[in-house]
Amino acid sequence: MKTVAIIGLGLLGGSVGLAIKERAGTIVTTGYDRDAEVRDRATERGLVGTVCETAAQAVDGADLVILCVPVGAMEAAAGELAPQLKPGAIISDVGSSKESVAQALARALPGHTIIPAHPVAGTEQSGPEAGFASLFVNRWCILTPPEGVEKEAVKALSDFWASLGARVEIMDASHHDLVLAVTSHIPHLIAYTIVGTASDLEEVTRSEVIKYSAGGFRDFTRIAASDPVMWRDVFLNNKGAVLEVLGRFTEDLTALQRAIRSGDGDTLHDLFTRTRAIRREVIDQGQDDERPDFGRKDHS
Ligand SMILES: NC(=O)C1=CN([C@@H]2O[C@H](COP(=O)(O)OP(=O)(O)OC[C@H]3O[C@@H](n4cnc5c(N)ncnc54)[C@H](O)[C@@H]3O)[C@@H](O)[C@H]2O)C=CC1
Ligand SMILES: O=C(O)C(=O)Cc1ccc(O)cc1
Repeated sequence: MKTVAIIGLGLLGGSVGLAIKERAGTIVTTGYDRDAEVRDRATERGLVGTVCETAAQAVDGADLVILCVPVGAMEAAAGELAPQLKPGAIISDVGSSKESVAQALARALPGHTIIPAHPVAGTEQSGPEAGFASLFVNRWCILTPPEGVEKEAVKALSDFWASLGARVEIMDASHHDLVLAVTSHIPHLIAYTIVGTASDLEEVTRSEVIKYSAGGFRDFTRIAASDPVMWRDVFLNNKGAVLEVLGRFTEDLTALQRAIRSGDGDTLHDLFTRTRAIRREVIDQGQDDERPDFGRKDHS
């Protein structure tokens, strides 16, 4: 991988550019964003070596093109690159959902080598100021190569993400979407809902909600501050898996409602005991941001 083009220079695109600069400095980077102000800030922050005025210029000669735009914008963004892609270039992305993105990229770039990917690393921030070089360190990056894609290309992309510090896993796109619906998409939906519910309560004022925020609610407000365009697109593009998990969640919530109403303490205690054990496993596996060696800057 000698040259990498990054399309979309927000949190993810900027972090990929900065991570390459810090950890894989021999790679030449170019970038493009459709927003001229983002391009200016990207130049000032040095997110990539050259910020180009068009997507076609950015991908000219690139070995790897990474689309770092909202999942609903992937097809249009990919369509702009088609005429200028180098033969044999690998096209990838960082989108939070994979099945619909894979279909969108295949429609926009028929006959090209497409390997969708999802670094499971991010924050509630967005835009060209938000990126940082250590975002991917010790974080999973899930590749969802379609059937028939060359093994060498998958290996090259896998090595690329490993060079940025990520741990790489290969997965089927539809399984990715189900897993991420559980671990990321539904938690975001719950956060958006509870913060919305709190702000809509008539008997409790908005200033009381802010003043008496306990830790749990504060954590929800961080997640509910995530980018509205990005998350709108995630829900619209992972509809099937999100609705399936949401159905299960709603049933479980109803069971808890029943337990509270009927004074069934055992049901509550059993669940809270099981979930406490899961938290311990998350920490033991190093997936907790609070651990001292994580090396991220504090975004909260
Ligand atoms: N924010 C997060 O924590 C994570 C986000 N992702 C995924 O990464 C992708 C990007 O997300 P962020 O970097 O957070 O968003 P962002 O909002 O920070 O950056 C997206 C950039 O894409 C640009 N853009 C939109 N349409 C474009 C087009 N057609 N051509 C060129 N540029 C275009 C926007 O102007 C914006 O600067 C999304 O698909 C998201 O699902 C993946 C992991 C974590
Ligand atoms: O900030 C958080 O808590 C996140 O969950 C970040 C995040 C957002 C979207 C992804 O696809 C992956 C990670």
